Amino acid sequence: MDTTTGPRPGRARPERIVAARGARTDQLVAVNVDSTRLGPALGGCRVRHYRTWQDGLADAARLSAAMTGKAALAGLDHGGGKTVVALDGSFARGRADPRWRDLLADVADAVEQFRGGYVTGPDIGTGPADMDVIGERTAHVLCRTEAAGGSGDSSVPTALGVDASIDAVCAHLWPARDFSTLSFAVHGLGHVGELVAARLAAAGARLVVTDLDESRRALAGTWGATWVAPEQALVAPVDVLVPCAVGGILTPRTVGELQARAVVGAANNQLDDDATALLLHARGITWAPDTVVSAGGIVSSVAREREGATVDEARRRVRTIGARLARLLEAATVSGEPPLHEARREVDRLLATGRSALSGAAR
Ligand SMILES: NC(=O)c1ccc[n+]([C@@H]2O[C@H](COP(=O)([O-])OP(=O)(O)OC[C@H]3O[C@@H](n4cnc5c(N)ncnc54)[C@H](O)[C@@H]3O)[C@@H](O)[C@H]2O)c1
Repeated sequence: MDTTTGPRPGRARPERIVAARGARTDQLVAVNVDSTRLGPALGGCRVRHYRTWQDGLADAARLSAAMTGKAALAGLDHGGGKTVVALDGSFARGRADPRWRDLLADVADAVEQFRGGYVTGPDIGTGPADMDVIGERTAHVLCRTEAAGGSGDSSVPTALGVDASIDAVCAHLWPARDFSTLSFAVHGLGHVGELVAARLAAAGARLVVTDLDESRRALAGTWGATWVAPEQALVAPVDVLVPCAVGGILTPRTVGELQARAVVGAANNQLDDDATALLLHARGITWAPDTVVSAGGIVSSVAREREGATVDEARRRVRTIGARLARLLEAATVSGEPPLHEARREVDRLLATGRSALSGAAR
């Protein structure tokens, strides 16, 4: 493989991009390391079709920059990176293609070029079993299956981080109320959303739920929740909207129609544009930045696989997401600015100093 940009001088971001066609499969494999200022870069491996390979590179750049913020705000001694494999038309069958293992070997070779400066993991299009295959060629991989010695599926710790975040937001806005007096709309009942909704239901909250997948409707019955269409869930008259499906759901239009007082959930990249954070703020809606809320998976896998923590210790560290979010919300209240701006400032400070007041908070 060829390195398309070498290590860049100083601390410019992105620090290094390796993008080349895999030796075995001829598919474009791009690893974008945004920052190693706080430690080796973390970021999953996304495998999908893009309109053009340039779109794949742009996705890798955007996602790796977001990972820098996510790792820093989680109090981890890690930076951000991302692998994107932009499949061409010859790979129409995706993971059913007989060359799938070869594709993962191409990814492992790209990861190895960073000599530990970048650590990959699952993302859209890959899962723990794929990490086992990548792990045959490189040690710099997280979330292999538990059978292979990894920490496996990250949805459980991610949901735990969302739980801690919901607790923090509710304590911030309604210190005197418990869940039995609050209502939530959970948008998306997949791996994470189902766990989050189940806990809210068990705590006696009034629930509105939805999913594009009609087979998830039966869950609503088991919780005594109200099932609505996806677009209705976004604007339901509830206290908290919990996005656990897809990104881009917070737009000028949807924000104008929101009835919730707070938005806190796992979905990545909830804002269509950063400026939408200002619209939420202007409407008095508390938006918990998804980079903070959805970090449970990386906090847990780093704790267990890189630092040897027990499952209980990893869970304890994931729950610290609540305390970090609470501090962010407090700071935003004091400054009168959206939490997103506080989060940005914190990331900039961390990267400038290489160290954080929050550093160690995940320990
Ligand atoms: N799983 C993790 O560890 C993790 C970590 C960080 C962030 N996230 C993010 O959290 C979100 C949920 O993750 P997951 O692992 O539960 O994914 P998932 O694929 O298991 O679940 C997503 C669910 O959302 C539903 N959905 C998709 N589009 C929808 C729409 N427009 N309206 C309503 N429902 C829709 C799907 O049918 C599916 O049931 C994703 O945005 C993911 O990127 C997940």
